[in-house]
Amino acid sequence: MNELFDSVADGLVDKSYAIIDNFLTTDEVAQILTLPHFNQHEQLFKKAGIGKNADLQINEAIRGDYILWLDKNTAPPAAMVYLNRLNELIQHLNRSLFLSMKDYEVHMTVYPVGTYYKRHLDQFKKDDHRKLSVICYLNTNWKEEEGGQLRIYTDHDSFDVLPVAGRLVCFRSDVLEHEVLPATRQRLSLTGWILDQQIM
Ligand SMILES: O=C(O)CCC(=O)C(=O)O
Ligand SMILES: [Fe+2]
Repeated sequence: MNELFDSVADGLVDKSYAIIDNFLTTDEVAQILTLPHFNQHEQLFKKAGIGKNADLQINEAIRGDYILWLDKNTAPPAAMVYLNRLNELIQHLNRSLFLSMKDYEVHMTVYPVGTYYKRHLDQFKKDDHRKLSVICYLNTNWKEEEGGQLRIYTDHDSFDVLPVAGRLVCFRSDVLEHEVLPATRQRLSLTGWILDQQIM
């Protein structure tokens, strides 16, 4: 695992992003997929919004995903495996890059067929505590032609990341604009942020 954590650190230093395969093993992904949550997302998940607190808006023209926040105290064991790994990653980044990240927040995410998230930056205008975006994909046998790529915009260019199971994408929330392209298949992930402040 330490090697994977090192590659996240190296990627962040070199390019402000890292793409790491097998952050979750096939088996760990399978355990998460057996949770009732994803299977009952129509009852349990909420339509994701844009902005925060009083500024929160629902706008399907911008994003069409459904989310369920994970609570660190009550998350089921299969999800806890991921939260603990994220916590280890944070400790590793703090040590190796001299960061002082304090906390993280994660939601389970479903993009129904045809939905997307238009180009955006993850940091809020009035709240800059989200420092790193971390997304882990849960889609077994995802194929290029099914779409659903995460498109990341760099200074002069852009590139696409396929949302394949076990893959972690980590990038600086304040600098990298990105978007989620529509897919022909339901797209599942764990979406989170590493924060420089403890959540109340
Ligand atoms: O699922 C992804 O690939 C990215 C999601 C995203 O950009 C977000 O939730 O802010
Ligand atoms: Fe985002």
